[in-house]
Amino acid sequence: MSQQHSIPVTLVAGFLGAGKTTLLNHLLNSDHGRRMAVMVNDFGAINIDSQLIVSQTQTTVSLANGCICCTVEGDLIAQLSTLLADPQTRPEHLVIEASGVSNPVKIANTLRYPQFRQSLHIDGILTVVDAAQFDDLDSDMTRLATEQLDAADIIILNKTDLLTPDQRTALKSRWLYPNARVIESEHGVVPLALLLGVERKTTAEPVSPDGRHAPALTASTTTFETFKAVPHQHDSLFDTWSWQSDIPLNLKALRNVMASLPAAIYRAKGICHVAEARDQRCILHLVGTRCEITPAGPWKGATPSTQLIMIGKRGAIDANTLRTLLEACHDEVEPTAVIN
Ligand SMILES: Nc1nc2c(ncn2[C@@H]2O[C@H](COP(=O)(O)OP(=O)(O)OP(=O)(O)O)[C@@H](O)[C@H]2O)c(=O)[nH]1
Repeated sequence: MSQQHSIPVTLVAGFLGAGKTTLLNHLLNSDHGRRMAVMVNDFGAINIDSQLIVSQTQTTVSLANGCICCTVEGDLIAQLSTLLADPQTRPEHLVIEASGVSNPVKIANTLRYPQFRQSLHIDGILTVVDAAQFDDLDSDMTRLATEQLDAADIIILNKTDLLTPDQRTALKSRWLYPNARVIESEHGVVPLALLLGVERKTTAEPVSPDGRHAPALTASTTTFETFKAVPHQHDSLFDTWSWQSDIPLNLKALRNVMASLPAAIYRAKGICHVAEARDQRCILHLVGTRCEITPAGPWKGATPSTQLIMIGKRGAIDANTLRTLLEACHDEVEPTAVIN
């Protein structure tokens, strides 16, 4: 197969909660006119990101329970091979959303393994930055976020709506990434022509795969949780914990729990079964100190349940305390208020 038939791959990277899935949703809902496939990677044990993708027109592959560039690299290789094998499902463009702890250079190296060299090429690496949070990261996190930036062809300076004009000017004056184009955005709204067709040039050599696989998570009945300290150079910095429950949660109590979390829990996200809106899936996002819990339409036949993951600095997640706090949000009483 010639290079001109190889599939362009867009890598979307960026620190936890920067706005990668938001950007991906914008991209997928734009008039791209291509048969798209997307791969989304959740560092936690539950596939949350694939549930947050609002477009249904593309093939979506989920890689959970580890970092795509390390612990689930073997899954990435297997899923890529499957995607490419069938001419019926073979996409015209592939977008890979890395987890917020991944280094896009390592993913790019995987795509250069001999088995993919003729069939895939990297179109561009887009690194999304939370403009409002970047300066609040501690030194380890800043190092990781900087690795992600160093790999970028395009830097999407997102969440600029959260900055004052002075903060915007100050931030922009410090952004000197000579090899990358910097584009400001709100809610990942960037013209499609700037995201696809980047056609990066690169000469990096591949590294060896380790082929390790992560175990699948089975469904819960009432509550279920997993706790994991992941052993590799990025995620040795992080712990992740997940929790599931079929019992509806009191919204106010849940908001209070989110507001009380230590700063070293950087990210929480999930689908919530909220007592005040039992017929609706509610999406929860916590990024730093900002928490959103918003209704996102009916359950469409799915059994209502809460699925939450949290990601924090190594040692910051106290599973017993979190479990106790969340179980105290269980609400069996019929609702008296309505979510808005
Ligand atoms: N105010 C504001 N919020 C945003 C913007 N873009 C995204 N968000 C919010 O930021 C939160 C995280 O967005 P995601 O797109 O899920 O971030 P992500 O990078 O995919 O997160 P991870 O995959 O967990 O690392 C959500 O609550 C979004 O609604 C923006 O431009 N402005």
